[in-house]
Amino acid sequence: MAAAHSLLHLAAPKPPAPASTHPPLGAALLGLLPARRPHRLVASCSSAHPDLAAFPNPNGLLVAEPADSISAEVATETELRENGPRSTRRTKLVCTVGPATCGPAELEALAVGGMNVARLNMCHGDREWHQKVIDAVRRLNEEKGHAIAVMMDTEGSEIHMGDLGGAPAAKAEDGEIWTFSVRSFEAPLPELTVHVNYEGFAEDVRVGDDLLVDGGMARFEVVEKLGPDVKCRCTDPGLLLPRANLTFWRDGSVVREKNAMLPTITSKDWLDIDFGIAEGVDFIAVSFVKSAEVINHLKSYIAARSRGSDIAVIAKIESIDSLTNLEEIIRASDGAMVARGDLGAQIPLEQVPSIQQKIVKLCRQLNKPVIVASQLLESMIEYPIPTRAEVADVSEAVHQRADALMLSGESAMGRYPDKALSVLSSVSLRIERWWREEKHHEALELEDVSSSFSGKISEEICISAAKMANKLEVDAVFVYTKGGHMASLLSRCRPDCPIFAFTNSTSVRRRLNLQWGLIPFRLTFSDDMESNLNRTFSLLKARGMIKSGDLVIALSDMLQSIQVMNVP
Ligand SMILES: Nc1ncnc2c1ncn2[C@@H]1O[C@H](COP(=O)(O)OP(=O)(O)OP(=O)(O)O)[C@@H](O)[C@H]1O
Ligand SMILES: CC(=O)C(=O)O
Ligand SMILES: [K+]
Ligand SMILES: [Mg+2]
Repeated sequence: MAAAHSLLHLAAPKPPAPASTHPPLGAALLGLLPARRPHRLVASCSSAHPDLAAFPNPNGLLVAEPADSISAEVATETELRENGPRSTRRTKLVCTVGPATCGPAELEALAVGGMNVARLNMCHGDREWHQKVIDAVRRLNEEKGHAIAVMMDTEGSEIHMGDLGGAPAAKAEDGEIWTFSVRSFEAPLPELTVHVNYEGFAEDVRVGDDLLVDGGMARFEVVEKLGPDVKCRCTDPGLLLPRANLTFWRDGSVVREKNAMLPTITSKDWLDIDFGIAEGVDFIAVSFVKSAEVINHLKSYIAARSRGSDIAVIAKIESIDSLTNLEEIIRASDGAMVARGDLGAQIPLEQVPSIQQKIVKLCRQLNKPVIVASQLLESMIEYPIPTRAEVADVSEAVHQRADALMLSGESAMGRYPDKALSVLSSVSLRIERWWREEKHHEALELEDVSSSFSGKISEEICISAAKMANKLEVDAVFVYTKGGHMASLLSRCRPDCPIFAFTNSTSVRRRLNLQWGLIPFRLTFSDDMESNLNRTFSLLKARGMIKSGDLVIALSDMLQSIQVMNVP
């Protein structure tokens, strides 16, 4: 029996506008409605296998589905059934797919291990390769009941070396004189020579500058400039990998001369982006963002080209310029990534942790999902267990309540992709639980993010609902959301219990996969909350994802209300 403990209701006359817009605010009134009568269960459960419930099309557009069905991600469904809502993992996991994980079996192992988002790095592989991976992810979603989102990560145009004429690596020894040249060479390259992709390189560097490969994997000192060639002496021996990143340093900081003018999105990137739009990827992560302008430009480009489906744009924070314009970049984007790999090559390493913390906090304030990326478990490229320091690093990111953690080389080309994913998963679970047990509710005061009054109401409702959820120790917060905004406002509050986000769009559902604490479900729902709740309870109960007596708080972005009830 449904016992509606209370119904705090912010009601308004039914708006004439589509249900996704908020009611006219002048008319909003706050009232306490009488307790509801017990629900009569009107929805019967679908006997369909979870697979049959989902009919996503490549663009994520809404397609007809059986009236009484709900699509839940199969790995999460198992977790819910076995351990209950409160022990589900809240931190989301992104895996870079590469040669080690592009096969169907390897990809499925990541899906089963809890990968929420598959990342494709456009620096590597050709479009045909990426196409195959996208198809494989789609198949897992359609045939195996997963809901993995796809993130395309652009190449961008920072300074890097060429591909070493096909050699897998080259060793630079102490004292050797190497030539870094902007000339193009026919393979094989002359000895001790590397090509540099940036035309202005020889002009910008000065004798005495330090040249760092991959942020310090090898180091050189510029000794002589000869037209297009720059002669450098190796001062820290190391391995040069194809296309390794190059930075040059003068008086303790990275030099940015004309390279500051390199385009953030190159012509190759635009072709990749067209490909991503055509494939209906869920996220585009933009490398080496320098300003909000490029994000706005890309967003209007996407809006003009991808009718119906919505691709979220993630700003990668990995350059000095992105730090200078941090807030406006994050405001313009749909999320951010702390790309510590390149960031650590552009600023002194000891500054990376505080900057990570600052970005995570800022994203939370601005209600944008944030991913902490690079070298989280670097040693697991080679070894089956992480170092203690790596576990501490992962713990810290979880502790900061970042939305997501990302694997790079560990899953792209490492020897133990599944083990690395399972370390991220188990460390997240442990730290999240510890945080809840110790009742470390942060004193973090969330600033207003909404500019409209209606938005402010949604925000306050979410903040109140999250507080109530913590105090009453509810099992889950349910949110019925068309575009996902109300779900993300709830996620921002980082409540103790998971947030079941019901949406009728497959693309919104996949996008919500990146956000902390959200368990996205695809469900066709109406404006009638009572019937939505009855149906949901019945469908989830039939699949063992909730049980009678569970305490639930329900919200919706159509009706700005908070309801507290036991599952009948
Ligand atoms: N699609 C791919 N094909 C081949 N190798 C890949 C692919 N994706 C990743 N890798 C390998 O995995 C490594 C780590 O992946 P990651 O995406 O972090 O690349 P990166 O070049 O280090 O980072 P970024 O370009 O994002 O700064 C790469 O250096 C590359 O060797
Ligand atoms: C992920 C990425 O691009 C970096 O860490 O540099
Ligand atoms: K990239
Ligand atoms: Mg990078």
